[in-house]
Amino acid sequence: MAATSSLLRMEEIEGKGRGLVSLQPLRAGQIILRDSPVLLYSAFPLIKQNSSYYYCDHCFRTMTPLSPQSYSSISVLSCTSCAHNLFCSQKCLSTALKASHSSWVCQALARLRDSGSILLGQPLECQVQARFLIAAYNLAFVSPPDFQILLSLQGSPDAASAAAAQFLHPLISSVFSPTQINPPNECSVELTAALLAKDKLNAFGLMQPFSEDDAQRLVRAYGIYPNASFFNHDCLPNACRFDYVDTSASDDEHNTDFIIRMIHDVPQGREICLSYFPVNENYSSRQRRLLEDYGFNCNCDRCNIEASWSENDEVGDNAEDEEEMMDEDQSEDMMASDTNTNPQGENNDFPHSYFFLRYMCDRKNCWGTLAPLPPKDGIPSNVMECNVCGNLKKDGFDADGERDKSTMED
Ligand SMILES: C[S@@+](CC[C@H](N)C(=O)[O-])C[C@H]1O[C@@H](n2cnc3c(N)ncnc32)[C@H](O)[C@@H]1O
Repeated sequence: MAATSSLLRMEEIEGKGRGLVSLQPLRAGQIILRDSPVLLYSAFPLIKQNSSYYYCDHCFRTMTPLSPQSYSSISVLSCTSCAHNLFCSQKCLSTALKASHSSWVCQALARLRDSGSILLGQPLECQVQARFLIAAYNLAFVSPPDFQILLSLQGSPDAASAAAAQFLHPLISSVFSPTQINPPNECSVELTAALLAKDKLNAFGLMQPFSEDDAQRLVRAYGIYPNASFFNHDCLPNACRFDYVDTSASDDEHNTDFIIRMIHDVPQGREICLSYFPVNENYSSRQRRLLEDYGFNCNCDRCNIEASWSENDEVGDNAEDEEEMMDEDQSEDMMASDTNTNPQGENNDFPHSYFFLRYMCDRKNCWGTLAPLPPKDGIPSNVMECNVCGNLKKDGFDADGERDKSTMED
């Protein structure tokens, strides 16, 4: 974590394991981490179905036009041995052939795709786990230090990863061959289960491009980001992640890097947390996801308040429900009390009303989080960027956290 060592320190946080804490006051919009993946793998089935999106199998940039018939009209290159992996440039192809799409990976995936393979009849989740295991065991071969980083992340096998390993391990180990790969760690069902557990708790999803017409945006790829993996979850996060997979220059090898930016100011010594999913989800859905996917019961301030609400009181999965719950005067009153007491609303019964109004994107089907653009020459920006749709808009609140009437709609 060299790049951030003056900003963040890793600490043991009671009940959460390791976490990251601010070493100095951090400003809204400040970039506190840039991270590159040690491992990336596709979120698609082993045999890709027709899709409206095609991605480079190395950098995961969207490739258009969006149909296989039109490949010849754009610079799409395919692996020299298989027609299944496509690349957006010669640079991506040659880099992939040396690492993520080594000849062993190519042959292993081909064998898993064989028509006789029982994997093809399995649900998408299982096929994607197989992709992850191939990528992880390949990492052990092509970059042993990165494989050790993966092993050092949080996660021990639970019943689900142990069961998945029992099923997948024989398939994965059947595609090993001493001449093709010689993993430094002995490949075992226990190691396979441990890898699946690390992946489950730590993988970040790179999402498909945003569209207002698509309420169910899918993941295009998953990545293991070794430094960002130490951020714990909070249902009212103080930082959020921005990626720019499709917007960087076409041969930019860092297009799968992401940054973590502060949503609002925090003092020194504060734990910096992300939300592991969009903040609009209601209490029961958040608790279920956090338990099933990450193995913990969330005890954050927002959950502690919402735990005492009856089901009828629960904020729905969108901001309209939130606004429907409060008539306009009530909403204004709460904002006034939030802003009078604490711009982050931390001591208020409805800390999230302030958060939703200021920091949640209101574009249809977005549910992204807004953070200011990075400060320039120490001057904070009043332009907010959405980390999902990329929309830029003027902050509707002033520096003291008071609502800026000039930006309010009638
Ligand atoms: C991506 S890791 C975060 C770093 C992790 N704490 C560590 O020690 O490496 C995710 C895991 O951290 C723990 N965690 C994250 N947020 C938490 C929270 N709010 N409360 C309790 N545990 C949490 C859970 O075990 C979760 O599965």
